[in-house]
Amino acid sequence: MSKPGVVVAGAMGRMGRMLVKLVSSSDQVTLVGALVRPGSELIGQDAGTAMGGPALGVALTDDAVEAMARAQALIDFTTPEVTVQLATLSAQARAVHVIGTTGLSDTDLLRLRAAARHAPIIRAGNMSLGVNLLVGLTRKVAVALGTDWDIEIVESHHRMKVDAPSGTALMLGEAAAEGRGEPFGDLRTPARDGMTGPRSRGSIGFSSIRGGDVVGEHDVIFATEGERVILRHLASDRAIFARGALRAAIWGQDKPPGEYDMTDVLGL
Ligand SMILES: NC(=O)C1=CN([C@@H]2O[C@H](COP(=O)(O)OP(=O)(O)OC[C@H]3O[C@@H](n4cnc5c(N)ncnc54)[C@H](OP(=O)(O)O)[C@@H]3O)[C@@H](O)[C@H]2O)C=CC1
Ligand SMILES: O=C(O)C1=N[C@H](C(=O)O)C[C@H](O)C1
Repeated sequence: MSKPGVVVAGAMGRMGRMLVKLVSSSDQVTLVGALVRPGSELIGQDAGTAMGGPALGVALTDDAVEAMARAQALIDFTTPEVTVQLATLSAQARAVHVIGTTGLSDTDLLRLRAAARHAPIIRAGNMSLGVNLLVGLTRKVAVALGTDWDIEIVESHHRMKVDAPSGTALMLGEAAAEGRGEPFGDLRTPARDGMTGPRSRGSIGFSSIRGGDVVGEHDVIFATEGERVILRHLASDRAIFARGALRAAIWGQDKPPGEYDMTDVLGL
């Protein structure tokens, strides 16, 4: 059987470059397309040489329809607007859509749900094994510790990140709320600024730090009188996200249409 063809969207972005390298060097899939922003001056250049590496024989393009005609999977770390548009094309092509994009609105998520009626969508705010393990641990600790323990999530990222709290922080917050047996929307506290008053019992707080080239750091802090438990994940290489995304694209090949996440892919 021939190897699944993979298109990488946002191919010259921080994650896209990682993915182009990983997919093109994989012996399990073939890189068949590399999408860039419409009108980009990079269109037509080879995806490899555009990064200063060897030629890969795949030209950068903004023609998503043409690229998806050759694809069995699309790996997409772009923006919410682009991801929603690509979900329609991916569904039409019956290709697995692996989504790493964060900052999606509730309306965006409904559109993805509609697309997932036609092809598998695998989406996670963090594709790394470590964070997906941490999600399970967070749920367990939240079950074990009652509402006397305050939950705060602190995340740090590079200066170019545009959304907050991070997708990972929201995954961790949702897991903590599940552990508490409460809807996440009821426990999530907006970012603090000014005369906020004391924290409300049982709430889940978020703090976001932006600076330099931090790849991604997340702490889940459980704090009570006299002690704290801190669960931590530190990412120092974006390759962990790229490897997870490629694994998802391969895993999704024989799956029926529907919505999946990395716990499905990793069997957690
Ligand atoms: N789930 C996970 O494990 C991870 C998720 N992420 C998320 O992935 C997303 C991307 O992150 P990152 O790579 O750092 O961001 P970048 O801004 O570096 O990359 C996004 C890329 O998408 C390109 N782009 C914009 N519009 C289009 C379009 N219409 N078609 C194709 N490409 C387009 C941009 O091009 P241009 O610059 O020319 O506009 C840019 O190169 C973010 O939401 C981030 O939070 C990141 C890491 C891990
Ligand atoms: O934008 C990033 O860089 C990252 N985004 C994801 C998130 O929002 O959690 C995952 C990772 O932390 C890097």
